[in-house]
Amino acid sequence: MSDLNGKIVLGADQYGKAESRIVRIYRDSPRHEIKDVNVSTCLRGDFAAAYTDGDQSNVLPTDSQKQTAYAFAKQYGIPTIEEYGIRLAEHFVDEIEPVHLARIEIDEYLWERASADGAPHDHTWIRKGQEIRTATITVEGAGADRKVWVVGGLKDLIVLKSTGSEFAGFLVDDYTVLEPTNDRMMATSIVAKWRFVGTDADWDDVYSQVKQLLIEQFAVVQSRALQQTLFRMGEAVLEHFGSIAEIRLSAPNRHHFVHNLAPFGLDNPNEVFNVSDRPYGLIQAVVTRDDAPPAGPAWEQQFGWLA
Ligand SMILES: O=c1[nH]c(=O)c2[nH]c(=O)[nH]c2[nH]1
Repeated sequence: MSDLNGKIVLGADQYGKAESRIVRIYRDSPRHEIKDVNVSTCLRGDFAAAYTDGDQSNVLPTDSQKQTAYAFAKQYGIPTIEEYGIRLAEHFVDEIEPVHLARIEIDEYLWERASADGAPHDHTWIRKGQEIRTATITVEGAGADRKVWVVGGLKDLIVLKSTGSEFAGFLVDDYTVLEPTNDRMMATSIVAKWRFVGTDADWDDVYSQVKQLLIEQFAVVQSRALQQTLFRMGEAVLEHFGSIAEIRLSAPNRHHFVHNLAPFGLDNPNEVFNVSDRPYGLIQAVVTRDDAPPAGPAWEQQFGWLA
């Protein structure tokens, strides 16, 4: 190995405040509403001197970024996480001189109204055990050069089907012991992120329809593998929404193995399973249009950057 002796320089840098937990209650009428979010902000721009010289003159404290997130929740509310994220990202780029790019990542925890005495209750909710809604908004540049990317999404959507799934015809090598099957259990926890073409969708409506399309495809496709199911999910979303340029899907295959009940003289035709949560097959795919506009920095990871 030879020694390197080039000049040492600062590479890419970014900074922000991770995971501000904000609950916003709307209490303008007796029937309250709730938004429960986890907001991360991340800024890029003219910050090199902070790293190389310890000069903070361009550095908007991460605490101020957090305070802005709370203040905006009061002033503008959180009508949808996409709208709130766009407003926050545009604020940092427009009002904070050294900022060239702002990225806001938001997780939304969903609540459903509780019922009491046979009626929906005004100010009590039950946390939905299901998926987490996500959004990532990236804003770059000002004025006519302004670019905005909105990625909607969900994670932790856990689904299972007890038949309608196969895995056969696979490549067999010296280490292959898996038996092919034409009838198996399929279960996974879906992560999906979809990139919008523009910035003015009906965010809530798209969200619920995309979720429903994903679930429907999982249910109705006679799956030859999780890979095929993922592609069909992505295809269904892009066929339905011209306003979505691409969708990225990730699904851990939560294997369910038919348990051997032969020692007890019992048949087991796909009725009793041993659920193996580790290890799991991790299947991922990007489904896109061949005319999708450039993704720019839309998919760049925030605090997973160096992971
Ligand atoms: O849907 C599946 N895809 C795979 O690639 C795979 N590999 C495996 O062992 N089981 C499965 N199932």
